[in-house]
Amino acid sequence: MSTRTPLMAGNWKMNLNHLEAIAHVQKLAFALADKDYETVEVAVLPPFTDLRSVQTLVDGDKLKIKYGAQDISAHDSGAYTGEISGPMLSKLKCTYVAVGHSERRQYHKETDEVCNAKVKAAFKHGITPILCVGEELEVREAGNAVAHTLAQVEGGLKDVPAEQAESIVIAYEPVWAIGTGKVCGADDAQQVCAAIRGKLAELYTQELADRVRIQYGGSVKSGNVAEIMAKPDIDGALVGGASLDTDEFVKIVRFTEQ
Ligand SMILES: O=C(CO)COP(=O)(O)O
Repeated sequence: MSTRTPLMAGNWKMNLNHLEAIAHVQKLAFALADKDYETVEVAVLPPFTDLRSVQTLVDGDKLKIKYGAQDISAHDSGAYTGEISGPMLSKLKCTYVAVGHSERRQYHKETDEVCNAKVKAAFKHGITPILCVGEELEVREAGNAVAHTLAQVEGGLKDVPAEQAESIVIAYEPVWAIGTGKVCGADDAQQVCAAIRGKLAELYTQELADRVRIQYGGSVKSGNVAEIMAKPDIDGALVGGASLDTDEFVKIVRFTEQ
């Protein structure tokens, strides 16, 4: 296990309305009331429509759970129907925002250039981007998983200064392991995450690379999280389906207690 504070984050995707969000976060906070949040950071990424409710709850009850959005516009304001901007998210005190999730790359054709603009928009408004990267099955089978993923890291960080890059979170999410129940072997995940750290050292410095948190995402469950988190270059998990089940997510967050 690494010395960086693990970030265990739940990406709810397009699930849970704002009332369900309130119930879910309350239950989570209650179940984690004794947790030392200095040793593990817990975050949820609800849909946009839930964020105000989650913010009110977290602020009102001084919860230690952090929250963020699943996407951000590259633009600050203007004629961009349906988009949500950095100023809007920072007004809601979002700590994090996912950028370039594979579902955005796949269904909304987000390129590395778009992801790069979104990473910059997040930093501009004081929100920490969780840059999602990872290869499709064909790419892995062709032996190009590492090269493909590193190109996404480099593209997402183009012209991002070190003062900002040092606080980015990178989520390695092999596309073939998302929502499929096929978890990437812990050794394979470690190999790519170590390569990502190597790329950060090449783009910036080793010191900076050593500070950045790299999460693994893709079919993380309570039964496999400990093995994944035991790897030296994996500093957290980005959890999809299993984060919707409060009890299961609590077990994932409590991975050190298993
Ligand atoms: O996409 C993911 C998190 O962002 C992973 O989803 P699953 O945990 O459902 O595989």
